[in-house]
Amino acid sequence: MNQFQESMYKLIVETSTNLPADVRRAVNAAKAKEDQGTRAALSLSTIAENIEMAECNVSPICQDTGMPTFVVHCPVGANQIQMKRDIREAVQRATKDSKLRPNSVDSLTGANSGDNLGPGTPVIHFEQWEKDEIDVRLILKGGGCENKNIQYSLPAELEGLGKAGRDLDGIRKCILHAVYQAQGQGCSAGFIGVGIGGDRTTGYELAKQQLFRKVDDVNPNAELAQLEDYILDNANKLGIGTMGFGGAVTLLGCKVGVMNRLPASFFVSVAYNCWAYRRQGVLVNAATGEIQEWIYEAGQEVPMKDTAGEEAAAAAERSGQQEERREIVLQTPISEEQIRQLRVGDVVVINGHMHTGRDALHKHLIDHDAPIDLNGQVIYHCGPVMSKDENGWKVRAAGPTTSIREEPYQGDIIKKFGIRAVIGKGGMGAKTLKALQEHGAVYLNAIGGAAQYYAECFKEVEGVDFMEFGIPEAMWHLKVEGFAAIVTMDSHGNSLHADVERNSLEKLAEFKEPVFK
Ligand SMILES: O=C(O)C[C@H](O)C(=O)O
Ligand code: SF4
Repeated sequence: MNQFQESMYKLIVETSTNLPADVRRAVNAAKAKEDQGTRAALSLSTIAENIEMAECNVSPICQDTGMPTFVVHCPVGANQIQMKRDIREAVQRATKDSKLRPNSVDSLTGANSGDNLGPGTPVIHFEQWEKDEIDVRLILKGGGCENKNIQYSLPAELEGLGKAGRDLDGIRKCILHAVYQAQGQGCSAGFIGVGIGGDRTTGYELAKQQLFRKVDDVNPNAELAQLEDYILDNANKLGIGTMGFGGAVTLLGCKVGVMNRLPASFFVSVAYNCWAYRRQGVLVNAATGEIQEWIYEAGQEVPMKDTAGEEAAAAAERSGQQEERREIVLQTPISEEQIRQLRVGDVVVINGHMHTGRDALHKHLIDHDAPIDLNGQVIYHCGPVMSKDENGWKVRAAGPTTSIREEPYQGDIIKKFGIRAVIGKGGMGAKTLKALQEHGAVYLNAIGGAAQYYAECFKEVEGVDFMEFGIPEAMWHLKVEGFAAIVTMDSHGNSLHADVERNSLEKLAEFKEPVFK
């Protein structure tokens, strides 16, 4: 088993950097369904480009490399203690090599362990089986989509859908509601795993296990196969679209499992996974620890470059079929006047400087001064993957994080420091919208998960504050060139997110009538 640790390292690197072929096919199919030139189609093109870049750079597809979760099946007699040690060392090494972001945070002190090891991380499940080889599967499910997991206890009364009973139709309603409540915040278009039954713990486990199924498999249970097809067809009618920008594709896959329950409980647990659906697996020789076989088809089998689509987009642009879109280049510091000219739907390209800030920083800034002058500046909700060598720090992966978590603070912080633009993903709420209007600021939506694509825009790391918060939470001062994002909340009270949410709730209500009797 002396090769086992190396095999685990390879598994981690492949999972983090190379999206498997079945997931790529689903993203390509979504791209083909969206009308060329729309926001959804352009976002999917960025996602596709990012997938290629990650493979080529052998760098994380998304900066949030998630909760490393290993599921190991091994023959009787295999040394689980040694395997666990090897997995932990491989995780540590992959973190050091910037293939994983340091993601293990002390829940009470906020201290980042720096190497992805800590109580509860990584997650390793062992199961014995009667085969000769070891099967190791890994899923890297990010925190933003994890926050969108949801568990229903039936019977329930669901927004838009009314009563959901303890039957297949009630389950149908829960799953549709789960997709609706995620909006674009889990980086749609997403995949969902559903667990019917169990208790609160095993129900969620079953839901997550479904995410190890192949995208194109067929559920052996005919009733569940029918439910999966129904959900996939109909969830896409909600019109939430990629990143919640509106569009024809919201869901890329739905897998449902079932287990027994207690008479008093009826849980429907839903695990939501973003498009950056990073899971791989290997069959390992139990004597040597070497990889014998990869379980999911490799990413390179399905290239993401779509020349036909790009030509069609260019043609659509020439013939004026494209959505109305203005592109405005802004140099920081930005003035109120420049901001007041922006409207929802505009594409803004930022040059100059950007400062990252997420949960720890926002909490801190509420009752402290900022370490730099933020007047006219841009805050980027981002927890990057960084590396350091003799030339200093380098940005390795830097997509946006879910902005809604900063909703309690953002409006006050914008006003207190004179910030003119906030970049993130998934949109923000009414309090921030009001502050944008009062102060003269905008919310810009970047494409979630496109961490390689945005990392290229950061030309220099000019400094860092609050390293004590850990790498993802520190305030990085970055020199930026050509960072493009879409205005989704402007300084005139408009919010694309509020519009899409309202429209999708209306559509959700169309699924109120029973389907499975
Ligand atoms: O932590 C992050 O970088 C992003 C997170 O996965 C999110 O989706 O908000
Ligand atoms: S940022 Fe988006 S793509 Fe990345 S882990 Fe979070 S939900 Fe997934």
